Amino acid sequence: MTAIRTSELTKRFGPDVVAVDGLDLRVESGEVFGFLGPNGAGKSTVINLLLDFVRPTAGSATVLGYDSTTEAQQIRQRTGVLPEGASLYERLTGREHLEWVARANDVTIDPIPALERVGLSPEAADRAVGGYSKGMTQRLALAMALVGDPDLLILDEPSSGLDPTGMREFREIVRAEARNGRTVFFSSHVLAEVEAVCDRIGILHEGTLVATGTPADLRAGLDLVGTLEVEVASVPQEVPLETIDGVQRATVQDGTITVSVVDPTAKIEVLTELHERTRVLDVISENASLERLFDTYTATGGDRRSSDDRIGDPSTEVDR
Ligand SMILES: Nc1ncnc2c1ncn2[C@@H]1O[C@H](COP(=O)(O)OP(=O)(O)OP(=O)(O)O)[C@@H](O)[C@H]1O
Repeated sequence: MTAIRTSELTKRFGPDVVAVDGLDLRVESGEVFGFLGPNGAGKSTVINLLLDFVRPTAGSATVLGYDSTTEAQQIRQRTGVLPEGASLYERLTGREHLEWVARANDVTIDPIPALERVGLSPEAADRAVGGYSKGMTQRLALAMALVGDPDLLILDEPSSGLDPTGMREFREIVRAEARNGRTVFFSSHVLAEVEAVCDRIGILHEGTLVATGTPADLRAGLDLVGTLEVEVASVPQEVPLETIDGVQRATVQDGTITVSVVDPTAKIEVLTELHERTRVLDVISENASLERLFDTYTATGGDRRSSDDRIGDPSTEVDR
């Protein structure tokens, strides 16, 4: 089943601002979908349209099979939302926040397991939220979004303000929720975070989706898929690395040979060639960063494709 589908979804604010521009988006049930875009790309506006907090200028959206404008009530009942910069009531405890959300949603809740599910201890349940760390506050906000076991979880910039450990733990919780069958729509402008947690990514730029696919699909849209750094005891005189299929370039510096590959299987051949000629001391293998794709698609002004990016037409999706 399709959890979210938008068709030509458009939102204008006044005569000059087109926040969402003919968006066609599809998110399948059970996937963690990363909605990635720079500030102002239109991510929050799309979320607001899905939940009927703003009305489209044109086009339509369905969420969990319900129309976003005529059946918003059903959508909200089945959707948990962690809004950007969620602010909580400093004087209320974690337990009171959850009880309040449960009452508002007309469901019953056992606060302790609900808090433990997001990594908050029973001891934290009865402390005022004003004394929570940023990480604890985000966890509580997530627990609030999960009240009523929603089918769809919408997280708008959920990791803002979290330190790297907090971000990692938060990602683990999100993945655990996805394993329980929940669809997660994860909006962020931080590529690494989306890449680490999402099954598929959609890149939004100026209200339009410019690429969608798995992180691997998006990488495959780049010519360069990875690099291999090989530290050797001595650099062999003649290494025909650039003649290996899939090798783009090989350079040597201070006993380290760096090889750019367009086909990951070429890495093994490179290592075999080197192993036959010298002693290999260390190997670092890295996938090409999606950062480059992101930068290319979201660069503002002028031709977004520089001649050496070679990733094809930005309007072409690399969805497979
Ligand atoms: N209520 C509004 N009135 C006028 N313009 C708006 C309104 N809401 C959003 N915009 C504009 O629409 C565009 C998209 O904004 P939006 O907040 O959806 O982007 P975003 O991708 O969520 O950005 P951020 O990551 O900064 O939250 C921006 O140009 C913004 O200024």
